[in-house]
Amino acid sequence: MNFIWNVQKTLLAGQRSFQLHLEYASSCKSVAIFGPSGAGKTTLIKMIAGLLQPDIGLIKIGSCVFFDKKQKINLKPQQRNLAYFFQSYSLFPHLTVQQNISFPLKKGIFNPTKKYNNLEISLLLERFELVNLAHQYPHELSGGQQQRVALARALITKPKLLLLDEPFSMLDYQLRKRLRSEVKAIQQQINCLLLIISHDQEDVDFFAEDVLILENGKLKK
Ligand SMILES: Nc1ncnc2c1ncn2[C@@H]1O[C@H](COP(=O)(O)OP(=O)(O)OP(=O)(O)O)[C@@H](O)[C@H]1O
Repeated sequence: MNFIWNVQKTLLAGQRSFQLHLEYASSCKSVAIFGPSGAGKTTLIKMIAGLLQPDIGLIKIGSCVFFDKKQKINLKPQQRNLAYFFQSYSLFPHLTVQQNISFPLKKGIFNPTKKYNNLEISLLLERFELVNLAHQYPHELSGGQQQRVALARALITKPKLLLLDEPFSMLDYQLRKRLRSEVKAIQQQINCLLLIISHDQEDVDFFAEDVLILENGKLKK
C-alpha cells in the first residue's frame, strides 16, 4: 500500500468543534482530495505533513510510518521526506527566484549565493518558465509567477511525497495546462507519491488515480 491512514482529530474554536475521522488505504500513486470549504482537506494534509498531530491513529506513506499513536511514533516534518506546497506559500523576500528555489539544498547557515547553479535548478527554471525571472525578487513577480517559484522550490529536494494544496489556482488556463504536465513529468521522473487538494475538476481528472471526497470531516465515498 502507498497510502494508509486512520486518523481522528477534534479541533476546537470557541464554542465550535470540528471532528475529523478518516480511514483510507490505497496502492495508487496519485490521489486527489476533493470537497467543500471546511470539509477538512487541509487538516488532513497538515497531519500527513507533520504540522498537526492526530489525536489518535496511524499514518503510513510508502514504507514509512509517519505517525502511530500506539507505538509512540511521530516523525518530525523534516524526517518525512516530503514537500508541501500550500495556498499561502511564502517565498523569502530577500532572495532571488533562483536562490529561493535552491534554498532547500543549502547546507549550513548561509543563504545560497546568487551564483549558485546546478543542473537541477536550471531544469526547474526552464520547466516552470522562470528562466528570464531567475534574478528577480519575489516583490517583482506576479502571483502566478510566485506560485511557480514555490512549486519549483517544493520539487528541488526530490521528495518521496508531494503534497499540493491548490497548486495552480493563480495561473491562467493555458499555463495551468502546461504546468500540470510538467509536475506530472517530474513526479514520474523522481518517482514520488502525490496528494493533491484542488477545487478544479481538470486537476483531479489529470492527476488522480483515486479521488477522496470529504464532507464535514468524513469520507463521502
Ligand atoms: N486551528 C484550528 N482551530 C480550530 N478549528 C480549526 C482550525 N483549523 C481549521 N479549523 C476548522 O476545521 C474545519 C476544517 O478546516 P480545513 O482547513 O481542514 O478545511 P478545508 O477543507 O481545507 O477548507 P478550504 O477548502 O476552505 O481550504 C473548518 O471548520 C475550520 O474552521
